[in-house]
Amino acid sequence: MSGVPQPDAEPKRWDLAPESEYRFELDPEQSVSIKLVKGQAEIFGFELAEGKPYLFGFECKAALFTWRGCTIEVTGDPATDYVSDETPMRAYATLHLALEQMRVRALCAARGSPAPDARGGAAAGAGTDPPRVLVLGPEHAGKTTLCKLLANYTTRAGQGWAPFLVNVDPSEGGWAAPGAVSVAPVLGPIPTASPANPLGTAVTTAPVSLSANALVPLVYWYGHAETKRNPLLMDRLIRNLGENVMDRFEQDSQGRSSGVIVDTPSTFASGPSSNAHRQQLIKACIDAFRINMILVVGHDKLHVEMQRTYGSLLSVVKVPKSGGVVEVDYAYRERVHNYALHTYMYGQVIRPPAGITNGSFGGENLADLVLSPSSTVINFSDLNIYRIGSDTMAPSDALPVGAVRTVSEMQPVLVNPALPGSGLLNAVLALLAPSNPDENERYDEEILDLPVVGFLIVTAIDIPKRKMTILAPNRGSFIGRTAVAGSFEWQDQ
Ligand SMILES: Nc1ncnc2c1ncn2[C@@H]1O[C@H](COP(=O)(O)OP(=O)(O)OP(=O)(O)O)[C@@H](O)[C@H]1O
Repeated sequence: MSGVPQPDAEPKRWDLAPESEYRFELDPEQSVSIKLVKGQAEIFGFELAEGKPYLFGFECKAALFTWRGCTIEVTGDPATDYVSDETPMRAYATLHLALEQMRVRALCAARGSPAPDARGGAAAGAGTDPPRVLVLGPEHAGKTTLCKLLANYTTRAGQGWAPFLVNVDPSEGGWAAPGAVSVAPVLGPIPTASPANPLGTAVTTAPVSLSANALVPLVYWYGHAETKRNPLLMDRLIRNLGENVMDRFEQDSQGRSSGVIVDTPSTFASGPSSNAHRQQLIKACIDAFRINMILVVGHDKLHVEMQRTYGSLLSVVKVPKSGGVVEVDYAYRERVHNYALHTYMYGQVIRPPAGITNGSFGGENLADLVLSPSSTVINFSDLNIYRIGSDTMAPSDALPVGAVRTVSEMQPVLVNPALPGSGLLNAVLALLAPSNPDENERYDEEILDLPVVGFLIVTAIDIPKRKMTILAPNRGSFIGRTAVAGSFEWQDQ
């Protein structure tokens, strides 16, 4: 993080009573360090080690919660910070315990052993399905935070669980760039340190130095922030993610029993997108991940709607919203997209507050998280760049009556970088895995089903020489590769 030097800050001590939380919000260019001096503390389920300074930056907004009470030392001066003793953590912990019992029963059934119930006998009559949870809620309900907390508590249970965390919110991007949808098995608690990677760090962003708790996600590229822009494509990508998860479960009984947690965008819950799209995408998630529990965070009407639609098929549970969730605006989301792409290319670069020399970022050594991307000049013909559908895509039902779309929403259209209006300058491109080596297995829309192996940025286009400059996280040849552009752009500043 660059910017004006911060004045030397004296650490400030906070004594937190049991079951209270210290909430803080950072401004741009601010960073803080929090050290647990005494007691027990966690950030959205990620436990802090005593005596170790943890750094936070990039306008992070978060809360440090304690079950048993603690003393913390905060260095730096957050824009806002306060303590609250009103949290929904008991409800969240109860929910976690219920999911944990489902996991134990599922694993026992998979191994053919009797499942213990709370009283030590065999669980009579209880189902043996592991939890496959869909989290729904309006904007700023704390959906992502709840998903992370539930995943973190699961990994902390000491049973070797690795729940599959799914992110189908393309405006957030999960472990990849914004515009992506993804899934990863979570093996250890996910830290919260920057909104650039709210679900932890992926190995794809650190190809040379593997960070200790890095995740290996499977990523598909949607390319836009808004789900309403191309709901058909969203539907297909959700089903692709689901198919992969279910295939994996067939060979991995521990993973299968750990279950699935699906984080969704707020447009699934409300907002301007038409009801049909909303319902279609919720249904796609329920089918793809064989959802057996819907959690509705802080939205009575949606809870009733889900109860009516799905109540007879699966459990629909209302979950309280935390008063600490911060309402962020459009400009903040735009800045977070920039932070996410910068972090993808350059790693976690954060300047600790004055007086802190040994800070760690989510438990990782800062020096290990710095990356250096490479800039390569390539011929136009080296890389095949597509867009899915037309670039001025309006939903089919928004077209004038009688109008027919000339390019279908799902059609890959080759983009010619030589055309001045190609829109490729500064575009974020998703580099896809190679297509099927067997020509007979190929099909027209195969591009939609290929996972992403990395992201590239077009930083310059030279039309007379038919060359363009590509920024990529590491060196490599792009000859014959396929990439897909969306509506995200990024400029290295
Ligand atoms: N108890 C809390 N105290 C302080 N900040 C919090 C708390 N819970 C969540 N936050 C912060 O509030 C912001 C919004 O939370 P979150 O991203 O979980 O909401 P969401 O419902 O997923 O949002 P979206 O509308 O983007 O889908 C995040 O920056 C998160 O870290």
